[in-house]
Amino acid sequence: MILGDLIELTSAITAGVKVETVMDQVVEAALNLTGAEEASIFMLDTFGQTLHRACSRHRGYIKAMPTGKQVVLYGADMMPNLKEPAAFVVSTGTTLNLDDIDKVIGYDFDRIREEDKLGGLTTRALIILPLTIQSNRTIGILQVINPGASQKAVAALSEQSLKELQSLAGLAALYMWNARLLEDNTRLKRQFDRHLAELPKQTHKAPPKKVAEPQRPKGLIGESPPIEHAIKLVGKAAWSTVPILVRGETGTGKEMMAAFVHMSSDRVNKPFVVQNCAALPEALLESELFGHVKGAFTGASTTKLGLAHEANGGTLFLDEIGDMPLALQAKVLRLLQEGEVRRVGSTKTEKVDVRIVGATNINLEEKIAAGEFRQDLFYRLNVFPINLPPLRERPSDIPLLIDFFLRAAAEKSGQQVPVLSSDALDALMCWGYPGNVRELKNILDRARLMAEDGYPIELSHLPPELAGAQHDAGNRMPALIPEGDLKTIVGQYEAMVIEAKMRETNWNKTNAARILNVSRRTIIDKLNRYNITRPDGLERS
Ligand SMILES: Nc1ncnc2c1ncn2[C@@H]1O[C@H](COP(=O)(O)OP(=O)(O)OP(=O)(O)O)[C@@H](O)[C@H]1O
Repeated sequence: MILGDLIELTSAITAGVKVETVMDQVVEAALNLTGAEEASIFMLDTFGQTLHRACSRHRGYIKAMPTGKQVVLYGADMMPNLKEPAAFVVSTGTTLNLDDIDKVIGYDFDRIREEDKLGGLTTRALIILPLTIQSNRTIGILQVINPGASQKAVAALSEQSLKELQSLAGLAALYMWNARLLEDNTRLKRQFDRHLAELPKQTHKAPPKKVAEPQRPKGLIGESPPIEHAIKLVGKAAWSTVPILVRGETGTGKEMMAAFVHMSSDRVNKPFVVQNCAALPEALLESELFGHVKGAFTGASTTKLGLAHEANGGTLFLDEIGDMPLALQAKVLRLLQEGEVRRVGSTKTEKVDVRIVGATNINLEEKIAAGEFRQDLFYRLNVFPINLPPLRERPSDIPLLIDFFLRAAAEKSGQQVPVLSSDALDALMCWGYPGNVRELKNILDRARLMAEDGYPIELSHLPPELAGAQHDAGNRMPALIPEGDLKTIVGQYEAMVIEAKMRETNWNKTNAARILNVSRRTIIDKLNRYNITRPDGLERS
């Protein structure tokens, strides 16, 4: 039964079907396995707060499809609602197997009874299993109502059938997760091909002039709403000389956005000059920005042009402008308002034509309140603010960035583009990135070096703080859906299931054989066939 369902599921996935179809097959398999009246999958929302019914199947005589409400997992006190059976399963990660809910106390079955009314059903026996992927992360539940009812007698599920159902739930979680990753992967591939197709056009294109929708540079990655919005804003402002203030945490791409402003403007053939205002002491910064005359200070042996002169006709990017000393802020304001600069040690003012783009990762409003930033300069700069949210607030950009950085590095080094194992990808998706895109790039650069050429990047190649809890490989998933024919793929899953059960039983072959309902000889054969060994090299009974 399990193998037949497994093969069907695998065929569905390798045929590239959608997650929904996989779910449908999983609930069908659950009905077949248990002879139940109804089987459903509920999935957790992104924030892990509610469960929603993603798929349901019923025996023919059920009148209507119960839709039911969302299952809220937490109470007003933010504590898990352990009386709600589904919430209990999600919170504890354990299976709930109730013979007759009328005789059970301690749970609140209101939701089940409401669904009964909708579906014309009377729930007696109820089984809820967590759908768990690696590191015991629960992504949803499988709910089975009234096992045995197809034989006209609701019956508690035998221990053996329950184990099979648990195996099915384990595989279901794995399949659904993999199907989702596969969908993501296909989407990423499409995006990458699109980027590639655009590449030659971009390099040979004439510089854009006064465009409303600027052609984004190939290295500016992200399709999340805030990035799309920022790109639109650049399109609106780039062609004018209005100053722009880019705000965001460190590593969110502020300099990149400033360069994009320059490239999208009609100043593109003039210089784009960058100065970090926090990097130099006040006197040096002033001379760097505005130049000096000979003898202006000790060591000023010649007259020197400042960056404002160098940027003439182009764009001057003032990074970390919030850290600029107050006295210099007045000079920047003059440059902004009058287009004038005065070199250190000179009494003459000179006209320059520069477009200012500032960037800051600190709260300028607080700096103003503390008397450390000029309000008038802020108002001048803040005419056109562009906010870049931290990476953790735009997780949909993470896979795009991963794909981009890995491909770009591979292109540069002439090596193969490495594949990421699912748990490595999962860890990368879950990390909070205090250093934002720069941190992600550094993590991948390091991981590429750690992984051998041609081999996937694994969780162990990521910094320990990301890998942390996920280091226990008991529930490891294989990298996406493997290539190959059905027999090979099923073999890989079989190897994974056997390895997981061996770990679960502390490498006791007899116990693993009992759980999987096969002979001990079969386990030994498969361990040999798939070359599965205990990590510490020891043997067990
Ligand atoms: N959207 C993006 N697409 C591709 N690469 C990005 C993106 N955003 C940032 N990066 C990369 O991340 C790194 C940091 O970006 P950048 O220097 O522009 O950030 P920043 O916000 O100016 O940082 P800081 O505040 O520390 O100066 C760079 O290597 C940059 O190429």
